[in-house]
Amino acid sequence: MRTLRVELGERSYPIYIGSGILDSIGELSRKHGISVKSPQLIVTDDKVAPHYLAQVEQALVSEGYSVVTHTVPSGESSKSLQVYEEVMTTAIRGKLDRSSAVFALGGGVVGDLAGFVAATYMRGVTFVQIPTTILAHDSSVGGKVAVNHPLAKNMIGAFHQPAMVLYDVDTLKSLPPREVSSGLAEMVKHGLILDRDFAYWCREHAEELLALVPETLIYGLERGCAIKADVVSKDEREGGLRAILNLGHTIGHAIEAVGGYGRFLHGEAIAIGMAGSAKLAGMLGRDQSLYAETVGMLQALNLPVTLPADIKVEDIMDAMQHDKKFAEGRMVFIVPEAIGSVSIVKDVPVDAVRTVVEQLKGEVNT
Ligand SMILES: NC(=O)c1ccc[n+]([C@@H]2O[C@H](COP(=O)([O-])OP(=O)(O)OC[C@H]3O[C@@H](n4cnc5c(N)ncnc54)[C@H](O)[C@@H]3O)[C@@H](O)[C@H]2O)c1
Ligand SMILES: O=C(O)C(=O)C[C@@H](O)[C@H](O)[C@H](O)COP(=O)(O)O
Ligand SMILES: [Zn+2]
Repeated sequence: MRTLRVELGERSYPIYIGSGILDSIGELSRKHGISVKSPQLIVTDDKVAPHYLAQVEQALVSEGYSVVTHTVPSGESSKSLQVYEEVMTTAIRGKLDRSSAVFALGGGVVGDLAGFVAATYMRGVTFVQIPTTILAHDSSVGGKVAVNHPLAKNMIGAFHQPAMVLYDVDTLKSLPPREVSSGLAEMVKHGLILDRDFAYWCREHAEELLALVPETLIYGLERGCAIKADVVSKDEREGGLRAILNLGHTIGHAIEAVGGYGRFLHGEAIAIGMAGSAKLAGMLGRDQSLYAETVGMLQALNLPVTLPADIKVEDIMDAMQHDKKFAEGRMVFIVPEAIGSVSIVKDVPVDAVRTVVEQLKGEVNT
C-alpha cells in the first residue's frame, strides 16, 4: 500500500492506494479516530453493492463498529436533492450522531452525494472516501461535494474534505469498458493541465490503461491523484489556481445537463469539452496544433471528441451560463497554452465559444 497526502493544515489527509486493501477499512477507521460508540453510514449504489458492500461492512463490524447502509440507484440521476433527502432519512433513522462518519463506497456519484450528506448532516460529520472507479481518483480527492440541479451540474454543494481516501485498485476490475474510458478522461486531464510528460505517457500507455494492466494503472492513478492533491493543497476553495482542474468542464457540464444527466458519462462530456477548449485555444491565437494533439490523446483512450448531431448549440450555450466560474457577467475558460500548461482566461468572447460548439457538432473525428 502507498500513501499520498493532501496537505491542508489541520484538514490534511492520506490517500491510501493499493491492491487488496479494502479489508483494512475497519482498522484504518480506528486509526483515524472514528468512534466505535457511534453508528456509521455506508452509502453505495446498486451496481457497486453486490461486489463490495458486504466486504466493507464486515471489515467495519469486525473492528467493533455498528453500521447502517443506504444503496442508491447507480448513475448521475442519484446526485439529486430527492436522493439526498432519502440518504438523510436513513442517517436520521439510523441515529447517526456528531461522532458518526459517512463512508462513500463507489464512484464520483456516490462520493459527491454522500459527501454532501456528510457536509450537512448535523452541520457536518466525518467523511471517508472509498473510491471504486478510475474517475474517482479525481472526485475522491479535494473535498468538492454536491448534488445537481436540473438546470446545472453540482449547483448545490459544499467543500468538505474526507478524513481519508482508501483506494483499492482491485475494485476497478469489475468496471465496464465505457466507465474505464470515462475515468481516463480525468487522468489525461491532469496531464494536459500541468504535466506534459504525463499527458504523453497516458497516450503511449493507452492500451495498457484500457486493459487495466495493474502496474500501469496504479502509476496513472498515483500521478493523477498527486497532481490533484498538489493543486488542492495550494488553493482549497478555488480562489484562483484550482479552476485549472475545470479544463473542459464548462462545455462538459453543459453537455451533461442538456443530455439529462445520463446520456453522457462525466468523462465523455469533459472529453468533448477538452477538445472544444483546444479548439478555442487556436481561435484565441494559441498553437493551432494543440487541437489535433489533444484529440489524438482522447481518441487513444476511446473517448468522444464531437457532439451528436441532435444536440442543439443554443441549448449548450444556455446551459453554460450556469458555470460556477462565471462571475460579473464574464465568460471564463481554462485555455490550453501547450500540452501540460493552461491559463485561466476571463472575458472569452461568446461568439468564439458559439463557433467552437458549432464546430464540435460538425467535426469529423480526426
Ligand atoms: N468532486 C469532485 O471533485 C469530482 C471530480 C470529478 C468528477 N466528479 C463527479 O463524479 C461523477 C462521475 O463519477 P464516476 O464516473 O465514478 O460515476 P459513477 O459513480 O456513476 O460510477 C460509474 C458507474 O460505474 C458503476 N461502478 C462504480 N464502481 C464500480 C465497480 N468497481 N465495478 C462495477 N461498476 C462500478 C456505478 O454504479 C456507475 O454505474 C460525476 O457526477 C462528476 O460530476 C466529481
Ligand atoms: O476538483 C475540482 O476542482 C475540479 O474541478 C474537478 C472536476 O473534475 C470535477 O468534475 C468537479 O466536480 C467540477 O467542479 P465544479 O466546481 O465545476 O462543479
Ligand atoms: Zn470532472
